Amino acid sequence: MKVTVVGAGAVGATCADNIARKEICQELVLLDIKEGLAEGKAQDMMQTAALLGFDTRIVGSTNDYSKTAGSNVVVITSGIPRKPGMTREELIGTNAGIVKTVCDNILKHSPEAILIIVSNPMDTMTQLAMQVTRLPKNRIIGMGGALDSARFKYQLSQKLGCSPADLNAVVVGGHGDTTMIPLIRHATWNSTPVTRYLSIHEQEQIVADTMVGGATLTKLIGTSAWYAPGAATTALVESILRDEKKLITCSVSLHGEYGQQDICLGVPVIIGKDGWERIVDFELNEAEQALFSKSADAVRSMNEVLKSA
Ligand SMILES: NC(=O)C1=CN([C@@H]2O[C@H](COP(=O)(O)OP(=O)(O)OC[C@H]3O[C@@H](n4cnc5c(N)ncnc54)[C@H](O)[C@@H]3O)[C@@H](O)[C@H]2O)C=CC1
Ligand SMILES: O=C([O-])CC(=O)C(=O)O
Repeated sequence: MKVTVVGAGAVGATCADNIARKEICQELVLLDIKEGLAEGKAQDMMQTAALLGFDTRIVGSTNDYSKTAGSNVVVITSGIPRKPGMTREELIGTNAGIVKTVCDNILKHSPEAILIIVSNPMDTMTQLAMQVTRLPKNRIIGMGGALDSARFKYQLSQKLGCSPADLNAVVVGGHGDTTMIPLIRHATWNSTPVTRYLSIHEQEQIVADTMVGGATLTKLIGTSAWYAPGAATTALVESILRDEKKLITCSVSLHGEYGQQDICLGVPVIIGKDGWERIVDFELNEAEQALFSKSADAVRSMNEVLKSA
């Protein structure tokens, strides 16, 4: 198996590092437009192999897409991150052009690849990837819900004083500060509803903190996060390459599911060797469905920009 990660910045390099350590593919190509960056990081990671004990072959490339040929999975992280005070949506002007160029180049050399879109604003970039590649919808996966759900579990675990691994908790909707929907009514701690252990105020605080999880880290760090984004992306790659059929929230093209048409938005999907294999219906109640529709409206209005792309 072969994986390419485009963008050797914070998220791309972290993702590549995780993938290499897990030995979920034989070859990993890291590509960046910045001269020498990907080669340097690839070499640095390869020099951890003797210490960490992995055999993944990591290759760096400065914009030479021939090295990515025959990739089974391609992760796209190229693009600018936000600075404190910015929204993800403000990145669209720069990142749309980058994601479009990258998709064109990738497909020339890996026509069978499954694409994972990370660059922000992620739901709109996923829609753009659908538009420019015209690939079957199951092969285009936007990464956001995996990360947001992990952050939701973190917030819950802090309040409950429990292990995040004992929690089931899912965030659906857009990957934006105001568009994501942490489904607290559905969240469980070893099969018991978390709402049983939390006051309404605590529940509201956890939901609010989850929604601004990315913005909070951006304010602290000065640029956006990479450890959890890299790990969440790796979980998707792993579920594809090992055909794990994990249930992970991803931004995928909806055609009637959750009441939406022709939009990429975060819903729970089964991830396996064919990409996202089916959408799971969580049976939202009226209030949750209203939030989902509102989230879709916001993402749809952002997608208007793509009409001129
Ligand atoms: N979907 C999600 O959950 C998350 C998305 N992100 C997004 O991921 C993107 C990357 O974030 P970071 O890695 O922190 O940024 P970064 O600035 O550290 O890395 C981005 C890399 O992309 C490269 N690049 C730019 N144009 C390129 C092109 N045409 N071809 C190849 N490489 C190119 C840059 O040279 C740079 O090395 C941002 O848009 C950020 O908002 C970040 C975290 C989570
Ligand atoms: O916050 C950002 O801009 C990056 C991102 O999408 C995240 O960490 O969730």
